[in-house]
Amino acid sequence: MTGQPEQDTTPGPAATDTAARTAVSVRGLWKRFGEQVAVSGIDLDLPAGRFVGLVGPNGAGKTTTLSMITGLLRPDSGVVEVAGTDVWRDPVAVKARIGVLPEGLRLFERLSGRELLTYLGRLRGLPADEVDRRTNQLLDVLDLSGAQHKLVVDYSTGMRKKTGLAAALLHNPEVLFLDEPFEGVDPVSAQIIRGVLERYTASGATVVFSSHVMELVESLCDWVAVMAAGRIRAHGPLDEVRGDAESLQSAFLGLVGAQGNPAGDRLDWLGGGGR
Ligand SMILES: Nc1ncnc2c1ncn2[C@@H]1O[C@H](COP(=O)(O)OP(=O)(O)OP(=O)(O)O)[C@@H](O)[C@H]1O
Repeated sequence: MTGQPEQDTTPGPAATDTAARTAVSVRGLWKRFGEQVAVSGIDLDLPAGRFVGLVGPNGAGKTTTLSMITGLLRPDSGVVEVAGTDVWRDPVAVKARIGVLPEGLRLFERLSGRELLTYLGRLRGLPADEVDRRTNQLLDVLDLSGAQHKLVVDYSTGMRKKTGLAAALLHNPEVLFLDEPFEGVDPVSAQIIRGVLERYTASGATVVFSSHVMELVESLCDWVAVMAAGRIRAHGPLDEVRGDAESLQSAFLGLVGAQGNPAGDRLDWLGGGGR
């Protein structure tokens, strides 16, 4: 690892409050795609039992980071531990303890929602009757029972998200990673997903999710990490990351150095009915 720039990190006091369990620990994580540095040697500790939001502008490196944390993308260097186990030394053990809803989720399109969950539950090593019990409950709670025999290929975006979430929860993981879980989801389904996740974290489990929607992160998360240009700009309890700013949105804009890129006169042809 060469040319490692110094990390511009503002750790919140939660970083020192490590008496609490740590769900995810990241040290010196790097990923380059050719010349493009996607993740620039980040360090991060995410506390267990919390609702953690990973926010950042487009191209900040959120998906790349989550993919490396969940064992989907091999880092160039660095160490990731989830629930105390090294992800890249023992990926099978870690994958048994986590649930993942990745970006661009691929599902088996020619199975029905019910068949898909049954298949994945069995693949996770759960007994058939337990898979049945959990599948029934998840389909019911996520309002998918009516569509359970429809093929996944015919599901709407929101139904696919909810099915992906059910698949990620089926084996009752300790830590759940969700890449943009609310994207393309209607408000009613979002409320349902929210309820499921709140119940899940209340039992001591951890949710880590990425989002662009600051209001959502502000209302759901008690812990936030802000990422920009491959680095962690701030992380800690929501109140501390927000600081004196009036909202997480304003704090975010300040942290990522994006006080807007006003169009000004540059789009002088736009509007006014001319061609
Ligand atoms: N497979 C890849 N090949 C080349 N470059 C990539 C690849 N994956 C990501 N990148 C680049 O790495 C950077 C970080 O991308 P990443 O998808 O992690 O950002 P993100 O924060 O998830 O963005 P968004 O919010 O738009 O989803 C971007 O510049 C992107 O173009």
